Amino acid sequence: MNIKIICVGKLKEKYWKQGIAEYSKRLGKFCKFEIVEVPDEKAPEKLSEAQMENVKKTEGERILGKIKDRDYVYALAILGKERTSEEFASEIENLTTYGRSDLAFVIGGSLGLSEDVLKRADSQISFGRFTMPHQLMRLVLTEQIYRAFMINSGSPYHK
Ligand SMILES: C[S@@+](CC[C@H](N)C(=O)[O-])C[C@H]1O[C@@H](n2cnc3c(N)ncnc32)[C@H](O)[C@@H]1O
Repeated sequence: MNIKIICVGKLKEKYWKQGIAEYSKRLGKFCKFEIVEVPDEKAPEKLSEAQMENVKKTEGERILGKIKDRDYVYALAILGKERTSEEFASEIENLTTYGRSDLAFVIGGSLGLSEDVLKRADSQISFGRFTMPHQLMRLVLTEQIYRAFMINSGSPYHK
């Protein structure tokens, strides 16, 4: 299985990088895992609605440029569908069974994802109604993907 997380902007702080590096290393036993970063647009405090839409659209086009036709796309969205870790794990297993072995997870930038990206997504995942920084979302998502593989392999990691 090939799994990529497409996200906006670079991770600067060491503490995010270290956490993600650890789970990426562990995931290497189960799948080909990569993180694809696209450049972010400057989003100063005072932007009009139209300017904010423009930022999302430009970032969205960069994200869409990294998605292949064969990719099954999960968009991370606060208003998306919540699931349990077990439900997520069995979803991933089912996708493999049906030959969908290329998964792309998409995390928006500071203003979120464009409509075009949400339309391209096959499914939307919410991690609850709280807004999380996109850097933290990257770490939480990487751990949950790892957890899904642990659940599917019957490992005691998931209790
Ligand atoms: C800072 S948030 C963007 C906030 C923006 N107002 C929105 O509604 O998307 C950056 C990105 O992190 C992801 N994200 C943040 N919190 C999330 C949550 N609770 N569930 C799923 N994704 C989340 C989404 O992909 C979002 O586009």
